[in-house]
Amino acid sequence: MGRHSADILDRDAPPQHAVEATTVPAGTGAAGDAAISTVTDALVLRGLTKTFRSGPFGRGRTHTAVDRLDLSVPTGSIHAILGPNGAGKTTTVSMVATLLRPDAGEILIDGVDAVADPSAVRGLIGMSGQYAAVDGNLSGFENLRMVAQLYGLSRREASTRAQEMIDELSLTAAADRPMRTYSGGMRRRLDLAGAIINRPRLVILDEPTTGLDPRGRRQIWQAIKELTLAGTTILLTTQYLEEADELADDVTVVYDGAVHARGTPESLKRDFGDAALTVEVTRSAAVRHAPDVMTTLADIGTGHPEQLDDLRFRVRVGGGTRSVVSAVRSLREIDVDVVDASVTEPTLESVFLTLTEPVATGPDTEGTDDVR
Ligand SMILES: Nc1ncnc2c1ncn2[C@@H]1O[C@H](COP(=O)(O)OP(=O)(O)OP(=O)(O)O)[C@@H](O)[C@H]1O
Repeated sequence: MGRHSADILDRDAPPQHAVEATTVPAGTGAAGDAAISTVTDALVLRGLTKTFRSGPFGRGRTHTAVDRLDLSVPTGSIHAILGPNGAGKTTTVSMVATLLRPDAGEILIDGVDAVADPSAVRGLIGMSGQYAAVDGNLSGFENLRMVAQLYGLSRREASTRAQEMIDELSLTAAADRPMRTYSGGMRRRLDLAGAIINRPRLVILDEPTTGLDPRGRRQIWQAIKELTLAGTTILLTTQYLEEADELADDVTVVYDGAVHARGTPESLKRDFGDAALTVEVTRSAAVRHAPDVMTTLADIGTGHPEQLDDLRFRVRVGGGTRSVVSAVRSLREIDVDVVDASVTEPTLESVFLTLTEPVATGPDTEGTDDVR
């Protein structure tokens, strides 16, 4: 699978960070990628657009939830869509799952046109969130057997398939218990089992681990990784940056319905995630020179410095150890003794915050339902 640098797209009204970063004109980055995609891509989105109208009878103002989104996901890879609340993630995956009709654009799943022929692709996709609550009084096994029968398997085939799923998702010990007695993590695994029971080519996971404890989350991660070993492609939305970091081959950061940046977690961190420099100074220096320390760090860093406590100051920096050396040297020149200085590596979280800050608190649009 091709690894590439993070791209940031120059949209019509780019947020502040898009202007500062290396830009790729719209239509040559993501759209270009999509244009050269072949059928080796399990999923291709081209110019995907969805506009909602709010207010009674849909007569209110319009809101473009997904705006000309381009995306291609190579077969067998995991692609994460990240974005702040209201960025358009669920709307996007709902369109891919054929639950919502796009206003414009193309969705190709294994080369099949999902907009023109939704029923033709439904057998190719599985989506989480649909199966966990089929019937709480039935056992996990019985629930899965029922789902398999709904996919057209005979009772015998469905039993075999349900048992395979139970074993694969580590639910063997609880297989015969009523599902209402399952923990949140077990329900989520059962739901995942339901999403993959028909061996879909593309599995869509909308926030698959939200609300799970760390152990439950790790179990789901493991199950997701195993799926890709079998060649399944995963499209994932998540609010957990560490989840994207742990799982995703590629990440698309969406912002106000449009692709704002994309790349591997590593390339995004390298290109958009500033490291943080923390310096600790002596107490006398802190008392006498705190404003000068802030000014010096502002010169060295790439953001606004902050004072963490009486003695420690922090600022975002571009260059790793070089910034430590220049901080110590510059502070010494103004008679500030540094007790400790260190640089922490960028995280995907810092990338996310940097890229989505301007809209993180934007208003949401309430409105009409448009689910098929
Ligand atoms: N049925 C609908 N009618 C009107 N507006 C909608 C509808 N569904 C979504 N929206 C709006 O479209 C925008 C995108 O919503 P969406 O749920 O796709 O975002 P999201 O990125 O999944 O957010 P979250 O992380 O909060 O789930 C939001 O402004 C939302 O209010």
